[in-house]
Amino acid sequence: MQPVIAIRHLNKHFGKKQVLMDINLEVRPGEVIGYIGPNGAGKSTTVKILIGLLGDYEGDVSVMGHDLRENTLAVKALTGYVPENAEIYEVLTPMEYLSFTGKLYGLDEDTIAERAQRMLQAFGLLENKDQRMDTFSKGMRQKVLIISGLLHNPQIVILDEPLSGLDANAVIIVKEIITLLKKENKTIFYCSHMMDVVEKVADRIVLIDEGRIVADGTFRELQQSGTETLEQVFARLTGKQRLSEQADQFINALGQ
Ligand SMILES: Nc1ncnc2c1ncn2[C@@H]1O[C@H](COP(=O)(O)OP(=O)(O)OP(=O)(O)O)[C@@H](O)[C@H]1O
Repeated sequence: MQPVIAIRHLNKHFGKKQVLMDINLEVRPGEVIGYIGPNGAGKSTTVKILIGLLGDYEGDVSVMGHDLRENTLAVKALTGYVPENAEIYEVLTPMEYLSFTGKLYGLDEDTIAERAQRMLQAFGLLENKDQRMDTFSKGMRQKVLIISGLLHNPQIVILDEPLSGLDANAVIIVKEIITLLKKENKTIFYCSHMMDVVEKVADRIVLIDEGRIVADGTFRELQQSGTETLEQVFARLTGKQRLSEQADQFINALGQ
């Protein structure tokens, strides 16, 4: 089966600093990949390359057979991206913003209006549809970003910490959305620090640390014992098992 995303020997430098080192990854249709790693590991950099935002990389990336460098626009059309924080146009209302982003993906006005209203309603935001987003809370904005990333019904969904600022109910809705998208054979690339959610939704977990993939397998395959949580797997594989000592060090600094 042809992979939906194929990353081969991907290297990325920022100036002299190498932040991705020989990343090799194939993602199959309908797979939910949990892409996890410590702060600064290289997750967002990988995502920015995948969505065509960072072109200056070494190696090859192809998405549904399209080489990313040669056919960035085709890849963008196939992909939906939900960032953690985005420069949302705050002076716009959700409907204006979604109309703008929907048109960028070639959707017509009627389709945008119909889908946007139904999706806003699902998130409990219908009554705010014509309210300027500079009056929105962080979670309300994040819901608009999620809708914006999915409005064109993309085949591949790339989520970079999409649950940021969402309340407990909205988190449940988004987890369920991910499950339903998977049932529709969409491919999902999911970056998050919320290990409990990754553990539940991901078919396969890829752990990146200091720019290198250090583990790639199902949660069961990564577990050392049946009782180990993904949080514990993460601490073990990133070599950070004495976290309480770091907390002590932090608090002790206040006593100096
Ligand atoms: N525009 C940039 N210029 C220089 N260095 C950068 C730039 N963007 C990212 N980096 C560096 O690349 C490395 C990887 O950053 P990246 O944002 O991909 O990490 P991450 O895994 O997404 O981290 P986090 O979990 O904190 O979001 C870090 O060392 C970061 O400082």
